[in-house]
Amino acid sequence: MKAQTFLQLPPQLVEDSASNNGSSVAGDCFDDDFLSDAGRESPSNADSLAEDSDDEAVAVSSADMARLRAMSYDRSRDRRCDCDEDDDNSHNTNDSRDQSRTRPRTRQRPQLRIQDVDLALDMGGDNGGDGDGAYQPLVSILPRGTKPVRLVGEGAANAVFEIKLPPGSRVGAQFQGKLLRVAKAPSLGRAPTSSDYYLRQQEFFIREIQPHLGEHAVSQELVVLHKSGIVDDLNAMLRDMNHQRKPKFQGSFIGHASWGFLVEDMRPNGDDGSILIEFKPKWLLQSPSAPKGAIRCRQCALELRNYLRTPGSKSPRPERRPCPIALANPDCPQQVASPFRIAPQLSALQDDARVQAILDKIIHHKAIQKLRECQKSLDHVGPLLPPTNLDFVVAMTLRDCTCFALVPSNDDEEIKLRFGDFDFKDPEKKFNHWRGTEQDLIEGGFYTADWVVCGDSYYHPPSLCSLEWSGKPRTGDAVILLMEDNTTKHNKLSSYQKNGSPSSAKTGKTVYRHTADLAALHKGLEPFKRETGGVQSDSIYNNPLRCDPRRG
Ligand SMILES: O=P(O)(O)O[C@@H]1[C@@H](OP(=O)(O)O)[C@H](OP(=O)(O)O)[C@H](O)[C@H](OP(=O)(O)O)[C@H]1OP(=O)(O)O
Ligand SMILES: Nc1ncnc2c1ncn2[C@@H]1O[C@H](COP(=O)(O)OP(=O)(O)OP(=O)(O)O)[C@@H](O)[C@H]1O
Repeated sequence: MKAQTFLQLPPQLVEDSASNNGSSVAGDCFDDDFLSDAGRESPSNADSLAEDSDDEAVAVSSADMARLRAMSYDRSRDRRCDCDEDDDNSHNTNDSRDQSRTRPRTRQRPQLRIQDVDLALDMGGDNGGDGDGAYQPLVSILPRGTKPVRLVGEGAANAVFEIKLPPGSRVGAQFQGKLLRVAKAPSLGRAPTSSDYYLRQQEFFIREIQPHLGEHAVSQELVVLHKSGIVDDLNAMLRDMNHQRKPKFQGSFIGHASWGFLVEDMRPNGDDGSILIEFKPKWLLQSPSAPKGAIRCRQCALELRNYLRTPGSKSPRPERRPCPIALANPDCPQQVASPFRIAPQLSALQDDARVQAILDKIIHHKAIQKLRECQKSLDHVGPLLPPTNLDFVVAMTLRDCTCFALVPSNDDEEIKLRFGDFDFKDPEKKFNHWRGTEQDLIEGGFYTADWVVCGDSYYHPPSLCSLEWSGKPRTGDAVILLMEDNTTKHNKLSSYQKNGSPSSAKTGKTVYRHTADLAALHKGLEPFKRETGGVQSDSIYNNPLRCDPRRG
């Protein structure tokens, strides 16, 4: 199925689910009684959304109603993916995308009949729950008078708030342990965020993410904001605390919308001694389109590129960032295996065996293994070719999700590990970026570089990738990133000079030329300087597996 068309519903499902409700869909409204009744009866009952109608009623279009029913139907089917059973036999070629496969490749329980759809809706989350007993309606309704308590976090696209229901609200239990996640306004003019945006995101979550990750995904449900008046309060809060926000997010606000998401609150419970570790696992396998001679995984290559572009003291050095190939990988070389790389804020506790054991448990958690298996099974081609099916888009989403690990204070209790941030990535908007990044990494030599050379100084690339420490020593040309100063007028134009092809000409070196702030680079790379003459350093950066240009 084409990525662009994936969210359209099968026509018979729309018709059937609408006709199951007769004329009740025509009103497409629900009212305040329903708001206050939401806790007593199933708030996910789309019939209720549609039945009552008065002056105060909230409109939900019949198309949206049908989509909600279809989502409920989808969620009621236990569609677990079979990625962990995926083997190379099912993909005997890696050089073209598998266009024939239908999506998602899931193991299905016997399907519900169409007449069961209403039952699925009425039962709310009972048959779509994730097993921990949490109540998961398909749709909740935010009571009027609900207020934001604090901004929990924000990214480029969304902001997440703790909220407080009005005193005496009868639906408190339904919102317990949940945060409000809302989309930022797409433009300065603060155009409202369409209902379609929220419904599509939720459809993507239910149809494409949950079948893969199941209970490992942070639960997310739709919430109707209409009439709660909360968006203005959220924006007032953002405005009041603007100066405390990260500079890149200052001045961004929430888009007006009738919908939002309730997401499972992964924060520690304040006083119980639990802690939250948050990191992005990123690409847990090498990119399928990485060059054959790569000694660095996609993420380590990207981190290296980003650091060399802006080598200031504020830029995180790649060797301190997690190497994704080391996560959930029992064969990972011990030189790169420090679990503190997912939690640099705890690095002062390197000698603390308990903290070490906790972080070890996180990086070897079965959920990360599962994420890796899904990433593997969903993309065998990489980002150089345009996607022909949705699997690739899902793979890119799973390569950019966030891992929340909630660590209890009591070591006998389980770590609660969940993945979040599964926003749909529109391939029409993102493909050029994906392909461009991969080309940059390949053509700029970042996957393969043995040395970074600034003037007369040779530096080991400041990366600490599993691939650099495994496999045979590389033979052949030494690959060099030759850095030239971009602070002079002459070189200022680009930080990456596309040479057409790197220079090699029988020198034993393949040279890729780049520009950067050389003074900052010399400073940042000081610990990575190649030992010249005298005693060989046993520093981890004196890597015997890396190619030595003097041998070239
Ligand atoms: O390209 P990457 O791997 O750097 O990932 C981008 C992320 O950068 P990161 O390296 O995680 O800091 C980037 O994260 P930040 O905005 O830097 O926090 C976004 O998540 C981006 O996705 P989108 O444009 O929001 O859909 C991410 O883009 P894609 O995942 O769509 O490539
Ligand atoms: N379920 C949750 N529990 C606790 N904190 C959360 C939760 N979801 C998000 N956050 C916090 O809010 C921040 C921003 O959330 P989110 O990742 O949804 O924003 P985003 O705009 O989608 O991010 P990005 O820019 O990476 O796309 C997260 O980094 C995290 O700190």
